[in-house]
Amino acid sequence: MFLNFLDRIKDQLEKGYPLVAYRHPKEVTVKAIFQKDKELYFVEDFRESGFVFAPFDGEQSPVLLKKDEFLSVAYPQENKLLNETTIFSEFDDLDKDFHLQMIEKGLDEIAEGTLDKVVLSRKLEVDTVKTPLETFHALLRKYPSAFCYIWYHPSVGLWLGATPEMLLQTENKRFKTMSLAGTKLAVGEQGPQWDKKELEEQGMVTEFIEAALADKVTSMTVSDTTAVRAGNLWHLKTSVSGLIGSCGLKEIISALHPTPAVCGLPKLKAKTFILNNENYNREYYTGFLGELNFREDQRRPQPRRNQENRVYRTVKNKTALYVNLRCLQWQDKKVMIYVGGGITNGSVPEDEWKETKHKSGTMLNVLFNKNY
Ligand SMILES: C=C(O[C@H]1C=CC=C(C(=O)O)[C@@H]1O)C(=O)O
Repeated sequence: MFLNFLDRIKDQLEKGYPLVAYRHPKEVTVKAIFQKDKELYFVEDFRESGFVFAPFDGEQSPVLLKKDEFLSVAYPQENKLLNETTIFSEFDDLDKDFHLQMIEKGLDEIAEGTLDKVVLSRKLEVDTVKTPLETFHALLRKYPSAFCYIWYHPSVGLWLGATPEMLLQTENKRFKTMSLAGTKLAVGEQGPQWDKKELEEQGMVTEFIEAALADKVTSMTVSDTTAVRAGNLWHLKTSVSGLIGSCGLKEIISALHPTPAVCGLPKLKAKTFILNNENYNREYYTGFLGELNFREDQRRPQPRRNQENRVYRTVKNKTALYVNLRCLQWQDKKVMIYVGGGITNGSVPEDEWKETKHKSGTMLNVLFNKNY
């Protein structure tokens, strides 16, 4: 079954038609959406239904894949233990000096009080031996707790990823989001000891989310902060949930995106710093992607004593969007890996560099580790 499903994706890719295949965190079902024409459609007001693929720069329009054909299949679980050794690429050090200088520049802005936080990133290019579908399969196998996907449009390109970060989930008026930031390398199974630096860095994201949503929701609950594991890394996570008021998805999304987990604070100044100082275009890295306004029509018979059997109908409108992190862009035989990290007052440039290496190591493993 699963192999037939992969064959269908392969066929769509070979013919050059748009598609996305994905699995939600901790779910067994892998879903796929196939668009039947090669048009590039855009999201205009977030009332559309389909699969969104949005760039980092919120000024640019998100792409919408139309749900012309929908397939789903159970992913065969494997209990095989995977080799955790991390592969580092020799090419990964090429832009080290540039990255360290950019971090120093960010720290100067923080010291001057222009910025409180800025997320600085880089792009690494590697040649690969695996096919995109083999890589997608490796992501599914290796990251059951992440949102794993392969996305393709002939006018945009081919992207894959396994992201630990949800941007927004809604079911009718109910919403959920999260603040995810702060990174530590996993050593053994135990959660790490967090420093003040990571706690503050992640706390800024939570405060931003609370303030951004305050006038758009009628209730909001903020959870305790816990550690969550994403591959060989740990992050700090706080869940935020509640009920949306009278505003639409567009307002909620533009209040949140890009959060300080991928951009910085203040939002616009951090974004300008990123656009002016990173030596490449992030495109869809640190953008967001996922299901937009999927309607679930449920009809349940509800037998009642002394009454005829009635069919009750509930219609749910569901959206599930994720931040595009731990992602790859495929260009022929070349693959771009995108990684970044949050810079705050306590940041040590060399440590921040190592953090990006650990993040690229996660993706290099998927691309090169034969056990994956
Ligand atoms: C920007 C990235 O991570 C974000 C999400 C989690 C932890 C992060 C950090 O510790 O800096 C970043 O905010 C990335 O993985 O490329």
